[in-house]
Order: sequence, then structure tokens, then C-alpha cells
Amino acid sequence: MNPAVLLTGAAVERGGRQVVRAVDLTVAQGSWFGFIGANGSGKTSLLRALAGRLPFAGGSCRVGGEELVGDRAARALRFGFAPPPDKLPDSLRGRDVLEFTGGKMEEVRSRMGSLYVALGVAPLLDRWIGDCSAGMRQRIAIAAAFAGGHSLVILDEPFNWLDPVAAFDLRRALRERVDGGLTLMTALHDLNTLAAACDAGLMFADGKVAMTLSEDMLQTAARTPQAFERQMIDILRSETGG
Ligand SMILES: Nc1ncnc2c1ncn2[C@@H]1O[C@H](COP(=O)(O)OP(=O)(O)OP(=O)(O)O)[C@@H](O)[C@H]1O
Repeated sequence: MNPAVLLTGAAVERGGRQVVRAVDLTVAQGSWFGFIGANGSGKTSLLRALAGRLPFAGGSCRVGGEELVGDRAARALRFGFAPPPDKLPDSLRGRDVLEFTGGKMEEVRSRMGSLYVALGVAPLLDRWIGDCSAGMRQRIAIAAAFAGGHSLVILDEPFNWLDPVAAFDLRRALRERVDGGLTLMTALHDLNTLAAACDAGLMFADGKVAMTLSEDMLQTAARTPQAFERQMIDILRSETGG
């Protein structure tokens, strides 16, 4: 079976500067792949390029075996992607955002399954985005990534701004979806979620892969999360000179 995503030597430029360089990674189908790294290390730039929101400046990007490095539009169609919550237009309601990305609300609801409840979407449908809190915007943005029924989904720091119950429910619902075949890629700042929920991942430092986090490593991390946290903090600190 082809990997869901295979990057070789991938590069992304922003402001005329390469902010992602020489990235190799393999994301297995039906797995949850986590990206961690310091602020500014390149996670968002890489995820936006994968989702077709930015061009790649070099390398190869195979999605399900098909070379798409030069085809942003095809990548944008292939991935469900949560828009940055602070960029959602104030003048739309929750339902407008979801219908824009996924069509009829009944269809969006059935595609979302348990995520619809986990994200508490119903009370947000008729609320103006401009009247939403940061956590409410985040819920709508994540819902938008699932509204179209994609089997490949990219979420950039999905747990930011969520209250503890919403974060717990979302993590569980996402894990269930991955166990049901979804391929999920998330940037995370929370090492506990990385250890407890992800199947594999990598650590970014200064636009490059500083460390690959294998399935074995993350299984060990799930059993000994405190030791994993200590180890990751030490590595992140040394990578950033912090
Ligand atoms: N719109 C932009 N124009 C120019 N440079 C940018 C832009 N957005 C980000 N950058 C630069 O790209 C680099 C990588 O930023 P990116 O947002 O990808 O990092 P990140 O790992 O997602 O950070 P964070 O954890 O803070 O979200 C940084 O040096 C940043 O200054």
C-alpha cells in the first residue's frame, strides 16, 4: 500500500527565505502523525504547503503515490484543512462556514459523526463568527476540515483555546476516526497528546527534521509519558539554545 503522504527533500519559502528545508517524511495511511517543534520552526509552513495553501519550493510530495509537488490545487482538493480560526470572516455564521466547505448541513453533520458532538457544533451554527470566543472559532475551524468528508485531514494546533472537556472529547473522537481509517496530520505543542494519541511523528528545528518519532518510540512514550516529556524538553531546549 502506498503511504498516504511521502515527502522527499521538501522545501517551502516564505518572504524569499527557505523556512522548510530537505524534509523527508512518510505518513502511513490510517495513522495520526504529529509535528512538534519550537515556535517558528516551520510546522505551519509545511502543513500549509501540504494542504496546497502555499507552493513547495522544491523536493517531491507524493499523496497516495501520486506526485503533486507542483500542483497546489490538487493538494487543496485532497486534504481537509482547518482554516486559521482568527482568519474566519466575522460576518459569517458557523453554518455558513460549514456549508461553504461541505455543502448541505445534514450531509456535513452525517460526515462528521461523533466529531459533531465532540466539537459542540450545534449551538454554533447560528452564531456569527464575530460573536464567537477563540475556542468557539477553533471548533468551527476544525469542523470545517471534516465537513467535506476527506480521508486525509490536516489540523494546525487543534487543541489551542479548547476547554479541557472539549480537548478531551476531541482527542478521543479524532483517535476513533483514525482507528476507522482516517489519516490525520497535526502540529502540536502538547507532548502528552503526542505521546498518548499519535502513531508517529517528527520534531522540527529551524525548518529541518531534528528527530523522527517512530511508532515504537511513541508506544514507549504512551507508557512512560513523564520520561518522554523530560527527554523531548531537553532536546527542544538544546535545538533552540533555550
Ligand atoms: N507570512 C510570512 N511571511 C514571511 N515569513 C513568515 C510568514 N509566516 C511565517 N514566516 C516565517 O517562517 C518561519 C516558520 O514559521 P511557521 O509559522 O511555519 O513556524 P511554526 O513552527 O508553525 O511556529 P509556531 O509554533 O509559532 O506556530 C518563521 O521564521 C517565520 O518567521
